[in-house]
Amino acid sequence: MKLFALFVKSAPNKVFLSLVLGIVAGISYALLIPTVLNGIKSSSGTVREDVSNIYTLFGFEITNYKFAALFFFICIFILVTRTVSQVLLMRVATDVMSELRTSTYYRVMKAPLNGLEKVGAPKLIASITTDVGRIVTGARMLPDILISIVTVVGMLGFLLYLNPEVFGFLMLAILFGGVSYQLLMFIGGRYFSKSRQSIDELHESIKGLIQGAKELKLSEQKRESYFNDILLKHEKSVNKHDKSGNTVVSSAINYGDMISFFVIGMISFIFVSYHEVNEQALVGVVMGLLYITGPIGTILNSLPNITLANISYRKVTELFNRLPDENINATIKDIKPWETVTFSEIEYSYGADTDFKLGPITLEIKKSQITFIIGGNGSGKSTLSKILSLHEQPTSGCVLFDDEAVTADNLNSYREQVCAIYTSFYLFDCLLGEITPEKLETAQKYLTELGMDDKVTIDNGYFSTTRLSDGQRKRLALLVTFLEDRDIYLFDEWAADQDPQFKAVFYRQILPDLKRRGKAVIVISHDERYFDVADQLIVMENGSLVKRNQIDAVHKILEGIQ
Ligand SMILES: Nc1ncnc2c1ncn2[C@@H]1O[C@H](COP(=O)(O)OP(=O)(O)OP(=O)(O)O)[C@@H](O)[C@H]1O
Repeated sequence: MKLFALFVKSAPNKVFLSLVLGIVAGISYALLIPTVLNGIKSSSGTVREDVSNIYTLFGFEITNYKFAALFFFICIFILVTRTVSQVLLMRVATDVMSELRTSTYYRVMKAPLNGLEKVGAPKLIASITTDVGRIVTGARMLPDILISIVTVVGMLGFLLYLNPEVFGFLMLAILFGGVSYQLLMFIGGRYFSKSRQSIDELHESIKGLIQGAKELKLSEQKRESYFNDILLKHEKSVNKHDKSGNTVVSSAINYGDMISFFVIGMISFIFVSYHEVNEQALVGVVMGLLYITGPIGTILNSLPNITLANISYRKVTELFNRLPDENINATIKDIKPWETVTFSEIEYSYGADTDFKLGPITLEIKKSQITFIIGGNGSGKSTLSKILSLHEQPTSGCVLFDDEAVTADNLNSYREQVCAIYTSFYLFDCLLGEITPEKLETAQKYLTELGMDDKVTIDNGYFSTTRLSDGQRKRLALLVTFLEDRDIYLFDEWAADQDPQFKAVFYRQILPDLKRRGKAVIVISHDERYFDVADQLIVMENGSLVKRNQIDAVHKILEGIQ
């Protein structure tokens, strides 16, 4: 029902119309059999002999023309109502699918960075590609199910009219069949749940296969171990649970299909031995029962998709619950000019996942100043820098731009002040935002300054290629930040992939140039040779800031680290 609620929320009028048309189509379906039975009823024994009822149209004789016209009309009516009902809901379904995907994109965009890191890309991609599709496929079945249910109910009404005793027997058979069928479907659903769980693990291992290709290429043993013990293990698990689920569900569907025939057999051969049923009523009952096998089949065939859709719906809901909204004001407001950002008594923890704790730390970042952050692996440099770049909010303490505190209301606006290149940066293949001729001209100038003009061109705002060396890709990322022209620049080991010449250009020209232009520059670096470029040098150890601006002490600490 939750699935259907999605449709109702998206387009209530269309869904209502589709349902009404579906119900009308179902009722009309149920009328077809009584119409035929009445049409072929004859007092003289054979239908053909009833000459008074014959009408000639285009040279063809039509027996019982009134019923024939009614039958023909009902057929056309069903064709139109059913098609319109399905098309309407199918169009809503397509919109719902797109809306669901879009809301997942929004959710991802608004989620805090640590939430995204915790969930991980493979799970998100599995949800966007697998779950959303399954939800909509399941929900799309609803008009057919509805039409079929109405047809079955209508036919049951007809059977009640024909013979109440047969109807009572039929209801008992339906109850028994329904319960046993649901039991099988429940078992099938459990297999599909397990398969869906394995799909997440499979996506995670596919990520390892692609991103770890370099590591796997060099070792047969590693490759075999990864392939057989991890990747194929998950692949086989999906395969096994899907097969088991489909086997149970197929058996259930066939069993469900055959229930009607069992009932027909029992009524025709056993029930008639104990109850008075006249021949005409028995023919009507058998015809009715044969007729409802189609709609029952439709309902049964749709149920596996509904089961999968429900599993996927639960998965998406679970995922959304693990991706809380940052709850910050999305509006970008003008902010007051500022000179100093103060991080006061800030602390940060990643939650229960790790016992690492950052802070409390107090430090100032000023415009026209270069701050170096150094420290050993795992000392907390990147964690601190994510707070300095306003990607993360401290768990306690406060951040002030001069005297204005950063709050949920203005965080998004202050983020517009920052650009950062982390070690795990992403290089978009185009310049995002408005592309003006001036911007393109500036980009071309930077391309030359960064020594990339012989490698890359910018056409219509797109880089001609991003298939470059790591160092070259970082230079393009730098170009993008230059174009953004923000007030705070943060570089996380940016120079690590650069050749010695360009390293010198970065530390001796680019950083001082940014400083001259009034930018607040933060650099995470292990390049001791260039520490003299820093106006402020801070050292991290075990999540705490241990030294500040004491180059000698810093050298001692670095010796300790090395
Ligand atoms: N995404 C994360 N989830 C949970 N804990 C994390 C996460 N990232 C880092 N940590 C924890 O924070 C600690 C500090 O990590 P951080 O990346 O800040 O160190 P670093 O000084 O930048 O190290 P390196 O020089 O190796 O990049 C780690 O030891 C780890 O325990």
